[in-house]
Order: sequence, then structure tokens, then C-alpha cells
Amino acid sequence: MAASSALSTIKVVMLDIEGTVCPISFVKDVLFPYALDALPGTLESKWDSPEFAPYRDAFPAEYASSPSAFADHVRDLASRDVKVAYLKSLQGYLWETGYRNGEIKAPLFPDVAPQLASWAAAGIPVMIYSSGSVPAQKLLFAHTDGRPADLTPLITDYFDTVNAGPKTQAASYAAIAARYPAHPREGGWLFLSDNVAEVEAAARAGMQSFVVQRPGNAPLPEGVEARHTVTMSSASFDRSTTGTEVARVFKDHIKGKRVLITGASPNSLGEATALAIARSQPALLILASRTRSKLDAVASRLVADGLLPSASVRTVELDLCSQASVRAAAAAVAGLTPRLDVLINNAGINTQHRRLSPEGVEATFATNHVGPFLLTTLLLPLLRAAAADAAAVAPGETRIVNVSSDGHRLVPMRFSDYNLEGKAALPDELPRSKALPDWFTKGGKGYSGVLAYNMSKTAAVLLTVGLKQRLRAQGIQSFAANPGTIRTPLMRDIQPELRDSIETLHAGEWKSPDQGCAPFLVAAFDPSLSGSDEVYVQQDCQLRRPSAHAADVDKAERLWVLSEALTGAGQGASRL
Ligand SMILES: CSCCC(=O)C(=O)COP(=O)(O)O
Ligand SMILES: [Mg+2]
Repeated sequence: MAASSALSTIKVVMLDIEGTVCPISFVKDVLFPYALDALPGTLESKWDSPEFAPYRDAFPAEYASSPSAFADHVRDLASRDVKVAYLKSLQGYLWETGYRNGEIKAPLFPDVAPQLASWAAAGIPVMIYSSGSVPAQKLLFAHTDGRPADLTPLITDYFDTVNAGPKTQAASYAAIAARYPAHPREGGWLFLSDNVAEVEAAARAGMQSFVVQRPGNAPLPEGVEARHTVTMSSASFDRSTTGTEVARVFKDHIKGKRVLITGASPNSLGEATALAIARSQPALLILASRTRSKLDAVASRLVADGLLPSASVRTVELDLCSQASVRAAAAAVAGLTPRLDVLINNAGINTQHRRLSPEGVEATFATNHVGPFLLTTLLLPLLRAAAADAAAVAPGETRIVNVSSDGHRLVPMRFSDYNLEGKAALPDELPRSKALPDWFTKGGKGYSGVLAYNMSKTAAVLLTVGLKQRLRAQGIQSFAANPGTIRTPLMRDIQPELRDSIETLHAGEWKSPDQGCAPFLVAAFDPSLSGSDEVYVQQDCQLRRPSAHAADVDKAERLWVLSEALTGAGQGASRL
């Protein structure tokens, strides 16, 4: 398990089932119908049997009086998803045959089995607390679609509403914890659930508790993100998790893939990303960067460290500030591989000096947005080829990752002055905080490098929104990812005031490059994100909403049109 300041105190993990470890659709579309189908035959053959009597007699008397009243009541409760104990107990009984004869297998989210194993290996007991009955819980974990299928050896204890009480009451969590006095409740227990009321009850009982937002779950109520960490990726990932750890968890989803990483120079996030991925046997790692000698240094390190055979590492010179260079690099990539599974748009600049690209675009916007836009659209045929190959087995595992920053929250896209020539910005394009100093909002000589940088990081999120809109239905997923604060060569030319501010505001928050690239690896390889509507992976490897100005579909469209106009590329993609 990844250690972190908060989660490193965890001594016990407790998990909900439906919407947390397996899709809600498995319960609603497989388990419930199975029980309803099995019910008439069971009532006919077992109504008066001693085996069935406890299930029958647990129902209120008016429904236990006849098989037809009983069946009507079961159907009504199931249709309303009423989580009453006597129904849950009956369902567990009816599912047993299906599990035992192989008709039912529980489809766990792909991170669940590796995570259970890693908690077990770390000596952390894992317990289950579900509205489903304890026998039903045991059946589910004994018959999963994983290998091994039986995960019950990894689970220490099971709780339901009968042996622990209602899941929305704090007293139930206190009662569970009281059974394990060796593990203090305050901070020592972690409870994960898709249900906000359950999470709040566990938190009231002193547990650390988070909402898990999985594909297929209902949208969370407004404001939930502010109150809880919302997670869709592996719950144990946090801001201290390294890319190497993420790659280990998702190694089966890296193996055999063809990956392009831009900005792969020594000591950079691009290099850290390449090192993390290389250990999991990608079929091809293409490194792109401005400087030949730096590219060669990273490529040699991958081979010399024995991480990859030289045939699996290729390099391409790429200066994202120059559209001619981007076009040449895209052609070179197409010459290396007919398909690309993952594109990581990592390269970027952060400079205090205003200059223009060869095409006359402000260099930070050109390098951090226009170049990646052009590269991505030129590589779409390769990405589409990969998605077509993966369509049947792994839709959504073809990925585009755009590196962003939480700085995007401060600066909307300035369409009225994207070249940052000092024109008056429209009111909704002004920086989002009134407390920002002049060096941030105006900069020296009318140009603020930090404003330019953060605006380009808003553009990275808007580009992600535009790509997702166009490509998701084709099996290509797009995410923006925020690495956090890392000392890399990116910082060498930043405004001095920004340097001082980062040193003060982020003291103690520095991540290593390996930690910084962890969100990129989640965005690129976490299979549980394949169907996700979300666009932003936060520095703690979990999904969060980006700022409204960066998630706005109309603004994403406007940026797409502007980017097409600046490059002459991408028109085809908007119709696909
Ligand atoms: C124990 S498997 C069946 C799941 C079920 O019936 C159910 O109600 C699950 O609710 P949860 O508390 O796990 O969300
Ligand atoms: Mg649930």
C-alpha cells in the first residue's frame, strides 16, 4: 500500500460492495434478476421445507402467509431496491446455486484484487460492510472473475445490517470497531463506499472515510467533493504514491502497449514517466524531446538499466513551439509504429520572458497547447488504429494524457488576448482570485510568465474536454493530469517572485519526479477510468472536477476552433 501522511495511520480497511468493489449494474442487472428468476421454482419446491422456513418466517406475517403474497412482496422490494435484511438474506440464499454452478461470477473493478492482496501483504486486515447479507458477501468474494477467483482468504471479517446495524448510523461503525479493540477507531480505520450518507456516518464514528465514484455510479450530489476525497482510482493511491508503484499495480495494462512521452529529458517528469512504464514491458516507448543529446541520455539509461531492450525504445526530436517540428515528429512517429496506445503530452515550458513561436504565437501557449494540439490531431490515425484493435477487449484503454496543473484554477482561457499582447481581458477571462499580486496578473513589461503558464494549463484541460467529446465513443479516452510541485528543469527560467512564492507556499509539499508522474500513470493505465466521464486526475492520483472555466464544453469548442485556425489541423477530427 502506498504510504501517506493520512493513510499511513490506517490499521484496518473496511469496504462497501455495490458501487465500490463491483459495478452497480452487476447487482441490478445480474444478481437481482437471477434471484427473481429462481424464486417461483424455489417457492414451489421448498415453501414448507425446514431449509426454507427461516427465510420465509423472517418476512412480515402478511407476506409469509402464502407463496404468491411472498413473491409479490419480493418483486416489489427488489424493484425499489429496498435494502431490508429479510430480503437480503433471501437473495443470498437464492444466489447460492448460481455462484456454485458458475452461472454467476462477480466482476470486481480491476484494481480491487491487487489492492486486497497488497493490503494483506502489508498486514492490514480488510473487512466488508455491505447491505447484502454476510452469506451473500462471502459467496461474492469466493466467486469473482479474477485469478484466483476466490478472494476470501484476503478478507478478515464481514458485516451486514443484521450483525452491525444500519450503514447510515455512526453507532454501527462504532460497534464494528469495538469488536477490534486492538485497532483504535480514531484515524485507524478506513471505510470506503459509494454512498455519501454511509461515508458521513463512518466519519462521525471517527473513521477515515471517502466516497468512491466508480463508472456506472450515479453523479455525486453538489458539494460532495469539497467534503470528502472522491476517488475512482485505487483507493490507496495518494500524493505520496510513486509512478513506479502505480505502474506495478497496472502492469498488465502497460504490457505490450505503445506509448509516446513528450518532454523526456534527464531529471524531468518525462524521464520519470518513462522509467516507471519501462519496468512493465511496453512493446514500444517513444521518447520525444527538443534536444538530441538529452533524448539519447534518457534512452541509454532505460537500456543500460536493463529496463527495456533497445529495440523497444525509440527517440524523436520534437520542438512543440515549432509547428514544422511537430509535423516532422508526427511523421517520424508514424514511421516507427502503425498504432499508438497512449500519448502523454508532458512537455511544456514556464518562462518569464515573452517570445513568439515561428508562427507568431506566444511561446508558452504555442509550446504548452498549440503544439500538443497539433501533435495529437496528427497522431489520431495511430490512436484510432490502437483503439480499433482494443475495441472488443479493452475499450477506453487507448488514452491521451495532457499534463496540466492546479494553477489552471486561477486563470481562465483568455480568448480575447491568447497571445498575451497586453490587450484588456474580458471580465470572465480575468484571473479568478482578487488576492493575486501584480507580478502574477500583469508581470514585468506587461507580460506575466506565470499567467501565461497557468492559462496554458487551463487550455490543457479544455483540450482534454474537446478530445473526450470527439473521441470517447471511438474508444479513446482523454484525461488531464496534475503532477503537483516538483523540482524539475521546468523551473529554471520562471519569474523570481513565482520561485519565492512556490518555496513559501509549497514548503514541505515537494514531490519527487517519480511521485510527480504517478497521476500521469493513473490517467494513462488505470482500467477503472476506461468509461469515465471525468477529465482531471489530481496530484493525489484521484479524480476531481477541474474549475468550471476549464470544464466548459463551449469554451473547449472555442479553443478547438482557435487551435484549428492556428495550425490548420484537426478539422477531420471534429467530424469523427
Ligand atoms: C453482498 S452482494 C449483494 C449486494 C447487495 O444486495 C446490496 O444491497 C449491496 O449494497 P452495498 O451496501 O454493498 O452497497
Ligand atoms: Mg454501495
